[in-house]
Amino acid sequence: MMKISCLNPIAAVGMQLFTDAYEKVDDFAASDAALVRSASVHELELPDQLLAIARAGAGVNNIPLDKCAEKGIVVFNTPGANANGVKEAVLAGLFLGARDIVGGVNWVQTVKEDPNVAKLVEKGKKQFAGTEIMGKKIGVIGLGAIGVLVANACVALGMEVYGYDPFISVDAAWNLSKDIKHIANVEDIYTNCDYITVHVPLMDSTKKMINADAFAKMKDGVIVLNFARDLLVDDDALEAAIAAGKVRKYITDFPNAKTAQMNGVVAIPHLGASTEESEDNCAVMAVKELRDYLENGNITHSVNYPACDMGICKAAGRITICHKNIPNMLGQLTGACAAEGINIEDMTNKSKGDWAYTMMDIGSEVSEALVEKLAAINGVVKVRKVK
Ligand SMILES: NC(=O)C1=CN([C@@H]2O[C@H](COP(=O)(O)OP(=O)(O)OC[C@H]3O[C@@H](n4cnc5c(N)ncnc54)[C@H](O)[C@@H]3O)[C@@H](O)[C@H]2O)C=CC1
Ligand SMILES: O=C(O)CCC(=O)C(=O)O
Repeated sequence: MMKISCLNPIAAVGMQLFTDAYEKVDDFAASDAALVRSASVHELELPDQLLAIARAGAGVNNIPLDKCAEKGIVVFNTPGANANGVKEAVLAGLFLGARDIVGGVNWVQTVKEDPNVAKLVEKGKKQFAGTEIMGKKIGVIGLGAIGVLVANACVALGMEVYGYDPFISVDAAWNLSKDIKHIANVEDIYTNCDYITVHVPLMDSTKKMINADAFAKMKDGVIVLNFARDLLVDDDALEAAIAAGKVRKYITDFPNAKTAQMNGVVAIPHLGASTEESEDNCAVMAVKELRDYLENGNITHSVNYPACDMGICKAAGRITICHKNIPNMLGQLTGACAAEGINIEDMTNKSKGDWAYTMMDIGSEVSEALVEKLAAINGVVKVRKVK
């Protein structure tokens, strides 16, 4: 029986997809596969028997991807499954930026006991007034699942939308409204836009991408939205930009010890994907990915191993191998089968960066001897008898 652990609560509609062949356990160290949302896996010891981790969500900066790859642990995420939830939160952020709704709501609480509250409201409201978003320019940095939805929604709201993504996928490009201005140099967003919203993954290359240089190029009074990750923004530079009046407001779904205390910051407690719909979508997609991997060896939406799919095995046996993407691996894998007198009926080999994955359907049962021979090949990190 496969043991599944959850490092965060995962929506029931997903967990119910596990059959009786699975057992839910509390102990990550005892699990064959794990589900996670935002909990950090970096500090955890990765158990030897762990086959896969599924992130019910998009961002995988909470998971040590390279360490997992080295142990043959396939890490999945659920692309797009929470994108609409985040888009709607970003739209809320946009409106919270345009007028001081948060300040106004808090102020009403301070005068609510006054019998003249209605009159006080009419007198005091001007301090919370703002601007409309229609006709304003917004720059969307990162046009993936979320960025595309945000950009298109902003077009529908009557905004002038600038989009920047040097690595945009063909699918995302197809889905983008033709009214979005394609920006090749992010500086054109900094210099032109009244609103800037960031939707890129947190990676070494994107850490602190919104820094003092970027702020210096921005228009005075710009509103910056960050519903991606806090570390994309240099907090010290942000503080200086707010103090100088360069940034009118910073709307973030990722408050930290510094930004939570800053004036001019609207801090939302990471609610982007906290909707029933997003939680359900992510859980269902994550569990389906895990089951297909555990039961058939197929990989869909992995972030550290290549996609690889041979459907359901109809041969006598199926064996899968996680290995380094280095020369002569295939020769050695097929050679090991030949040495055992095994006929390979079908096979697929795919690579992604430094790592590769091979699936072999064979004409006889997978023997212990074959597993051992394959596992002994230099560069092989995990061999699994799937059938
Ligand atoms: N607030 C929340 O609850 C949530 C936050 N997120 C965050 O949003 C991020 C984006 O999510 P998705 O759109 O679903 O991911 P995605 O993978 O579909 O899109 C990310 C896009 O960023 C682009 N990109 C990468 N580096 C870039 C750069 N230097 N400049 C411009 N574009 C760049 C990629 O080409 C890709 O198109 C996630 O990585 C996560 O950190 C995601 C879901 C929920
Ligand atoms: O599970 C969550 O609420 C976190 C969502 C998120 O940040 C992501 O999917 O990257």
